[in-house]
Amino acid sequence: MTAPAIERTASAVASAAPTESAIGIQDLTVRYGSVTALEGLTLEVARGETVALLGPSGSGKSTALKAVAGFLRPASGRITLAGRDVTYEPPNKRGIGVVVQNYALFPHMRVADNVAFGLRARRVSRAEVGRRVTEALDMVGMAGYARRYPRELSGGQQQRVAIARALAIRPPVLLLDEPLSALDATLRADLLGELQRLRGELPDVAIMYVTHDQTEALALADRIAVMRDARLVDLDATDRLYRRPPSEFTASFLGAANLLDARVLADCTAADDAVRVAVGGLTVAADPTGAFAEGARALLVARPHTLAVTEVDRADTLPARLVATQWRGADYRLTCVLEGDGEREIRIDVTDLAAVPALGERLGVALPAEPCVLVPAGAGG
Ligand SMILES: Nc1ncnc2c1ncn2[C@@H]1O[C@H](COP(=O)(O)OP(=O)(O)OP(=O)(O)O)[C@@H](O)[C@H]1O
Repeated sequence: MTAPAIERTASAVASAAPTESAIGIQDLTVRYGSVTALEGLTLEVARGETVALLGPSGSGKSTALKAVAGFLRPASGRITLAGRDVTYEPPNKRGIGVVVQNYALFPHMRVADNVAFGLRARRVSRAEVGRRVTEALDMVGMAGYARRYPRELSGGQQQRVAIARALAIRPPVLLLDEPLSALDATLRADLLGELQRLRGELPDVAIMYVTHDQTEALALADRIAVMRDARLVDLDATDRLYRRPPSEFTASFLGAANLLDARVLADCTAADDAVRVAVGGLTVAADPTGAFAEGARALLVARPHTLAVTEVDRADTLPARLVATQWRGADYRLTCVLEGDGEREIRIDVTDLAAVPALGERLGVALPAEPCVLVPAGAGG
């Protein structure tokens, strides 16, 4: 993909590690029988911060969220909310707002009663319930729907009601588990915009947002925790993780990335050291994410929109052959095969086809002027 399609809202916590922890997860392990669904997760979410748990299906994201919500009991580890240990507290004692993928509204209750449910369970006075229901429905743009039943609403509207229900108790912590994934693309984009707006209206709420959709994570999260095979693999501020992914897995999972085989030409002892690498027949500067030994195999990360097409056989470009062109509305995605070892497939995004040869023809691929990020090879992808 190109740069995130949806601009992130200004957020209370831009990139720093949390100072005041609203959610604390320490060394949390969860098992379903013999399946370890989550292994040794340690993560904090600050007041006012949004952390996205991003990862492929089955990586343990929902399990982490369910453990924080109190829906399942961990095998080991600790969960705190504002410093209070809640590891073995039942869900209704935790004061958390939870929104899941498929709305989970009570079908026999009108919208207002669905939203009031948590408040009544907490024995909030009638007048206050009325005020809070109106406030919560207002927040999600559903004020006019209080008397409808869930079946009389679209999927997007039902999900708004589910969000209102979670917000009605004014929780300090909001857990969202794939809240947009049951919706079609247009509704998903609409509701993503709504969630960005809501984030601005809830400056103190800590949000944990489970998704496998990088667009949602990039748009909403201050920090992203990348999950894989029951483990947290990378955690950083959203923009830094996108710009300088520390691993092959995160580079390819968070935004489209070309991974070009590179050989390190001289020892580099720390991240931020300048290092030169050989890529194809070229020698280029790279931006390493850690230490690399001379001669090590590594991968250069190049986003498709940072590569350019040039005439073939220019000395500073990689020779390739065009194998496919896909129009994507705003740009064209070219698929090319690099000549030489491995014949690696790479993607290049261009806005016009003037300089692009016909399918099957050769072309030159120019790397960006800025050094590309260098990650260790072989850590999976
Ligand atoms: N109730 C269950 N019983 C047994 N195994 C389960 C159960 N729920 C989840 N698992 C397993 O635990 C692992 C983690 O599942 P989890 O739902 O947390 O993943 P996820 O990253 O949220 O995936 P998805 O994006 O598909 O929801 C998977 O291997 C899954 O098959």
